[in-house]
Order: sequence, then structure tokens, then C-alpha cells
Amino acid sequence: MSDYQTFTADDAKHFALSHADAFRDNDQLEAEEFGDGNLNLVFRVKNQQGRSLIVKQALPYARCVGESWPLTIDRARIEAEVLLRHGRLCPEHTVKVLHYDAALAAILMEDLGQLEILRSALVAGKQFPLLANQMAQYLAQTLFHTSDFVLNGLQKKAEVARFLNPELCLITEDLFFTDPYCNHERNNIHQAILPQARELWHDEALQAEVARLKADFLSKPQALLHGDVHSGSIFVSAKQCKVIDAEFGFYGPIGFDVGSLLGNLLLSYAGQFGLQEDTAAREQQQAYLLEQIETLWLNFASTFNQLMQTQTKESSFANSNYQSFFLQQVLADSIGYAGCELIRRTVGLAHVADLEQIRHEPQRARCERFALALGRQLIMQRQSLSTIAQLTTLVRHLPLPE
Ligand SMILES: Nc1ncnc2c1ncn2[C@@H]1O[C@H](COP(=O)(O)OP(=O)(O)O)[C@@H](O)[C@H]1O
Ligand SMILES: CSC[C@H]1O[C@H](OP(=O)(O)O)[C@H](O)[C@@H]1O
Repeated sequence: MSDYQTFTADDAKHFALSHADAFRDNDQLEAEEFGDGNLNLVFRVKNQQGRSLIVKQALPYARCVGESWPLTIDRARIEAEVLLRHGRLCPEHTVKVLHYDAALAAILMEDLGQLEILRSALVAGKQFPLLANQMAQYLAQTLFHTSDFVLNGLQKKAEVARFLNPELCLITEDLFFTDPYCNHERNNIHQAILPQARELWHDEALQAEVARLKADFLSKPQALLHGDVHSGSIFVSAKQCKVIDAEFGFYGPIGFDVGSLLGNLLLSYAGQFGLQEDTAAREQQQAYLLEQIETLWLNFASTFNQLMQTQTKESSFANSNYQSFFLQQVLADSIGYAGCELIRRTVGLAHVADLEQIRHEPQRARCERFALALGRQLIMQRQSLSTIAQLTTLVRHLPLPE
């Protein structure tokens, strides 16, 4: 990393000017760093006509912790290459990457500032009727076309090697599958739910199922995942939906991407009990979220099924019984990973605004207990929930704990 230097706002301007057709040499550019994520610097660079682009740079450590947590800057390569690959497969729902510089670990990309971050919008009680359909297309297109249904063995292994991403995968392995199930110093547990967190540390039946999900995460390279499809990584409007932030990308189980999104919609569902005081408005928002969850899975499965039937290149996988079995297992995996996301966002290192923004602490604790109870049920029952309607029925009937 000899040429690497951490960008100032002036460096970000210079980088944008050197690589963007949108800017001219005599443009008076302005730049500000406004990143709010856990890991990187994000600058908005703007000219006097209001034209703007985003410069994202990987720091050699995790931003949320500091230099005591060193982290490879190769994550910028992974992010750029996954976004470029996914952008070719699903341009309408992937942020456009304009340039990537390996030495500086910096990416120039389109500014999506005219859209909203999904998580903030859901916390504000907003609804996006097209969201589930759009994300189903993104997930089905990117995951199918990078899977063994399309790539031959030689291509696939070269791809797996290119996207190994060991350091970022290790973060997920720890934060999703290890920390919440033991008394780990990285955990962030609100005092009021300490008894429920402790139960996780002694629940051997749950730990066995989480171990199975972790083993699959480590050893099931089904497709090139985004790797962190949470609602802070999705920009939305009434018409548009675009995914950013693919630095956790690698070849892993398809259900991990689908399940991460399901888990985030369920975190929003859980948070509504504490964010929305008006019962009718709360029930209406929760009904919207469950309807989006059903649409997401049904449209994902139907598009993936159509792609398997019409575009499978490997003859062994053209068998329709195998294809049904495959999708059924993706559903079970997705439900399990959704459960892990619910639990790790409630007691692990990285929390979410859906729960954190509940101001009334006792009510927040009830929502957190709901998220933990739901997460556990999803992990334990994932093989017997054979339709998405069974999952939404389970959610609807789960009582809000005291
Ligand atoms: N292409 C973009 N357009 C507009 N804002 C962006 C874009 N990419 C990132 N951001 C802003 O920067 C924030 C952090 O970006 P993110 O990629 O999530 O960083 P990190 O990898 O550190 O989590 C986002 O929440 C969003 O506000
Ligand atoms: C120390 S990384 C914690 C957490 O942050 C990542 O999300 P983001 O980069 O979008 O803020 C990822 O979910 C990690 O698990």
C-alpha cells in the first residue's frame, strides 16, 4: 500500500476531477465527508452547477472502532468488482461505479442522494410498494447468473478465488454466528435485556443450529453474494431502488443475501411496536412489511425458477426435481440467516436505528425481546417453515413480550 494515503476533502476533489467526465478542469468543486457507515470514508464532490459524485475510500482500519482494528484496504477492490459484476447483471438496481483505484483503495460512483436510505425511511414509517419486487429482481439476477447453474467448474473456481475476501468474511463469521451466543466483549447489550441475552449463551439447541448455518456460510459457495444486504445499504424512492456497499461480497450461500434482507424487514417490524404509538398506523405499517416479505420471496423464487428452467447451462442441474429441492433449501437457509440477523443486530456489536431510535427504554426492551424470540424461532423452525406464508403467520402470532 505504498501509494496509499487517507483522503482529505481536497484529495477527494482531485480524485473525482481526474476520473469523472462530469467535471471540467475549471469547475469550482466542493467536497465534504459525510459517511455514517461502520468502515469507510464517503465524500460528496459537487460542482457549481450542482452536479455531484461520490468518492468512497477504504481506511486501513474499521472506522467505527479506530486504528486498534486494522482491516485490509483490499475490501475496496471487492466492493468495486462486486458492484461492477452485479451492475452488469442488474443495472437498474445496482449503484453505478465509474472508476476504481487499487492503490488508493478508492471508488468513484454515482450520487444517489436524490433517493432515501431504506432504513431511515422505514423508521419514519414510509412505504415503498415496488421495493420487494425490485429487490427480488436484484437478488434473483445477481445470484442466479453467478451460480453453478450458469458458470462451469473452471469459471466458478476462478471466481471463488477472486472473491475470497477472508478478512471481511471473518467479521461476519464472528459478529453473526459467534459473539451473540457467548459473553463476548464486542457485544453491546442493553441492561434491560441482559437475562434474554444470557439465555442465548446457554441455549445449546439454538447454538447447534447456528453452528450449521455458520458451517454453510463457510463452505457453500453457491453464488457471488453482496454479503451485507441490510436496509442501510439500499437507496429507495417511490420508483427506484439501488443497492450500494458490497465490500462483504464473496461466494457464499444464496440464502445469506435473501435472509439478510428478510431479517432487516423483520427488524423494522419489531421496531414498529416502539416507534409508532398509534395502533392503527403501527398495524398498517407492519402489514405492509409482511406483505413485502411475502412478495420478496415469491417474486425471487418465481424469477429464479424461470431462470433455472430457461438459462441453466450445466445439464445435471436442468432436472426440475433438483431445481425445486434447491429453491426449498434456499428458503430454509434464508429464514435461518434472517433469524441470525435479528439476533446479532439486537445484542451484537452493530445495532440498527429500527430499535435504537425507540426513545422509551422499557418499550425498546420489549421490542428487542421480540426480535430475539423471533430470531430464535426462525433459526429453530427454518426447515419446517416450507412456505413464506407460514413465516408471516408465525410473525403475526408471536406475542410482544413484557
Ligand atoms: N452512492 C452513494 N450516493 C449517495 N450517498 C452514498 C452513496 N454511497 C454511500 N453513501 C452515503 O454514505 C453512507 C455510508 O456508505 P456505506 O457504503 O454504507 O459505507 P460503509 O462501507 O462505511 O458502511 C451511506 O449511509 C450514505 O449516506
Ligand atoms: C465492524 S463492521 C460491523 C458491521 O458493519 C457493516 O455494515 P456497514 O458497513 O454497512 O455499516 C456490517 O454489517 C458489519 O457486520
